[in-house]
Amino acid sequence: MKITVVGAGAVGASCAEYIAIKNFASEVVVLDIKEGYAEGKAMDLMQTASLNGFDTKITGSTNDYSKTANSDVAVITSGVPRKPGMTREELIGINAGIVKEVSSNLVKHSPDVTLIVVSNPMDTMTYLAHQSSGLPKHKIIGMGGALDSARFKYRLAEALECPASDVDGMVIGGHSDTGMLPLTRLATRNSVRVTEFLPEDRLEQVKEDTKVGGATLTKLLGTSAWYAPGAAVSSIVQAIACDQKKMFPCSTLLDGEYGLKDLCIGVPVIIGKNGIEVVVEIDLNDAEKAKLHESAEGVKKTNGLL
Ligand SMILES: NC(=O)C1=CN([C@@H]2O[C@H](COP(=O)(O)OP(=O)(O)OC[C@H]3O[C@@H](n4cnc5c(N)ncnc54)[C@H](O)[C@@H]3O)[C@@H](O)[C@H]2O)C=CC1
Ligand SMILES: O=C([O-])CC(=O)C(=O)O
Repeated sequence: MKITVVGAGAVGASCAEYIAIKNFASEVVVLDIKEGYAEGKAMDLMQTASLNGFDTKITGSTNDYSKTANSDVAVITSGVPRKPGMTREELIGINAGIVKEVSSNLVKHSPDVTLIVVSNPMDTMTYLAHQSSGLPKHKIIGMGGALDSARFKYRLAEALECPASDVDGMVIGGHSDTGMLPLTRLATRNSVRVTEFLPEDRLEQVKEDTKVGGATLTKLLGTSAWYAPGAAVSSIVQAIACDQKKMFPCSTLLDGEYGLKDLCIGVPVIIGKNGIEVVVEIDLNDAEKAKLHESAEGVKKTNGLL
């Protein structure tokens, strides 16, 4: 399995590192536009191979897409991150041009690639990747919900005073400060609904903390997060590489599912060797449906800026 990661910055490097440490890929090519940067990151990561015990070969490339030829999966992390006080949507002006160029270059050299879009505003960038790559819809995956769900579980575990491995939960909707929809009604601790343990106001707090998870870290770090984003991407890549048929909320092009059409937004999907193999339609209550549709309006508004 050959994987390309475009963007050797914070998220790209973290993603390459987790892919290597999980040791399921034969080759990772990291590509960046900055001269020598991807080569440097690749060499630094390769020097951890004997320490971390992986066999994945990591190489770097300065904007030479021939090195990415015949990739099975390509992750797009190229672009600018937000600074404290900004929204993800404000990045569209710079990132749209980058994602458009990168996705068409990738497909030129790897016509059968599956793309994982990370650059923000992610749902709109995923939609743009559809327009610029010509790939079938199951081969374009937007990563946001896997990360948001991990943050949701972190916040639930904090509220429940238990390990995160005890809790399960999912965030659907747009990957934005206002558009995320943490499904508190369905979240569980070892099969018991968390609503049995936590009062409504505490669950509301969990929901709000989850929605601003990215903004909270951006304020603390001065730029956006990379460890959990890198780990979330690597889990999706692994699900494809190992044909795991694992369910994640991912941004995908909808065609009537959840009553939505012609946009990419986060919903549960099954990921396997063919990319998005199934869009799972779960039973939402009326309030959740209304929130999802409100979130979709926000994503459509941002798509209108393309
Ligand atoms: N979807 C999600 O859940 C998440 C999305 N992000 C987004 O990921 C993106 C990357 O974030 P960071 O890695 O922190 O930024 P960063 O600034 O550390 O790295 C971005 C890299 O992209 C490179 N780049 C820019 N234009 C390029 C081009 N045309 N071709 C190849 N490389 C190019 C830059 O040289 C830089 O090394 C941002 O847009 C950020 O908002 C970040 C975290 C989570
Ligand atoms: O917050 C940001 O801008 C980066 C991102 O999407 C996240 O960490 O969720």
